[in-house]
Amino acid sequence: MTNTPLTDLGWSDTFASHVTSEINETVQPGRLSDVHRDRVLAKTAEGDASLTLPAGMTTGDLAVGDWVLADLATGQVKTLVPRRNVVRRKAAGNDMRAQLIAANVDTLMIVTSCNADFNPARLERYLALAASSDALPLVVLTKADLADDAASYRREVERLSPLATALTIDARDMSELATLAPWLRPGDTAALVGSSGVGKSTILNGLTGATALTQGIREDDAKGRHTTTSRSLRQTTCGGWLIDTPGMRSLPLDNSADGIAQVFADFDGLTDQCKFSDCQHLTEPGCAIQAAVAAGDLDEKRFHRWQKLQREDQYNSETIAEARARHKNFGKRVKSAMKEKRDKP
Ligand SMILES: Nc1nc2c(ncn2[C@@H]2O[C@H](COP(=O)(O)OP(=O)(O)OP(=O)(O)O)[C@@H](O)[C@H]2O)c(=O)[nH]1
Ligand SMILES: [Zn+2]
Repeated sequence: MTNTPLTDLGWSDTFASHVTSEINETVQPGRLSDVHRDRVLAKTAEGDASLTLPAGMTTGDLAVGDWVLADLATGQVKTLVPRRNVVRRKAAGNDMRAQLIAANVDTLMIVTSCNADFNPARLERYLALAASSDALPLVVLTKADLADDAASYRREVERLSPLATALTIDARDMSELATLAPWLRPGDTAALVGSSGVGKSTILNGLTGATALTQGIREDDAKGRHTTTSRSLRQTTCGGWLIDTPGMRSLPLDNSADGIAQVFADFDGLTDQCKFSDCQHLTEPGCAIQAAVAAGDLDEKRFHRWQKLQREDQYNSETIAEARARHKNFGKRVKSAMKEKRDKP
């Protein structure tokens, strides 16, 4: 196995500045390529290392793409290097902990196909996720070879948001995959996200030239299809790094108000012109949004999706905050009940 210089792995002065004093001959930076249930795999300047975690740290605290300081003598993670960013999504139901998708990501490659998977509302979610994670969004439209007019999909994406850049490819064609190279220079990191079956693994395999290797992380799903079951960081033949993620059925957002605002940035100028500063853009007089919809300058469906996404984000963000408060209060009540018991013989 060839060793990769740290800068090619994405290491930078910013990461180094947090931990310089702790680095020595045995304590070295490592970038997590795989996060398993009880251990992680890291890429270091010395090669690949399988690491255990110190007391108090669980794999749920770590994401593929994270930098850690690893003690190579003991084979244990010492600390997590402060992240540049982390892509996360709200966990299912009332689970308070967010699910970490990938860390230290430059580009979020939002993969969707030029067919039934294409869904503006879902794309806006992914765009908001990218914006709130401070990652550059790139919409990769696969299965262009199966569409009558692939360019129309690209134009539709670019109409969705001033943030969106899109390109269309046949993911099975190496020369078309090469159009992704500018986002994958040495040291760059991109994460592939999108629904199951849109072509994420095809892209990963094509760009890493590792068809056989990735089969290991795939297993048959209930319908007998191969599907990706875990995340991993792999080097592409362009030098940059790709993080593959399992297909997502849903992407509930929370704490993404600023990301949503960026995706719908063109609405900001309008809402400023509403007569009332707390306008809900429903039936209020002097509402600039309603006026723009009536004049045909604003897509009403897009306006409704914007409102829905905002409501959902607000609801989810509040639920988590409330759940935290409830949890804290419950802890307090238990403690005082125990104390009462102890105090009263
Ligand atoms: N015609 C055509 N087929 C494609 C293209 N991209 C992917 N496919 C096919 O679509 C199927 C699903 O592709 P995958 O790469 O496994 O999809 P995935 O997004 O990794 O799916 P999960 O692992 O379940 O998340 C495979 O049979 C691919 O060969 C494309 O651009 N054109
Ligand atoms: Zn209004």
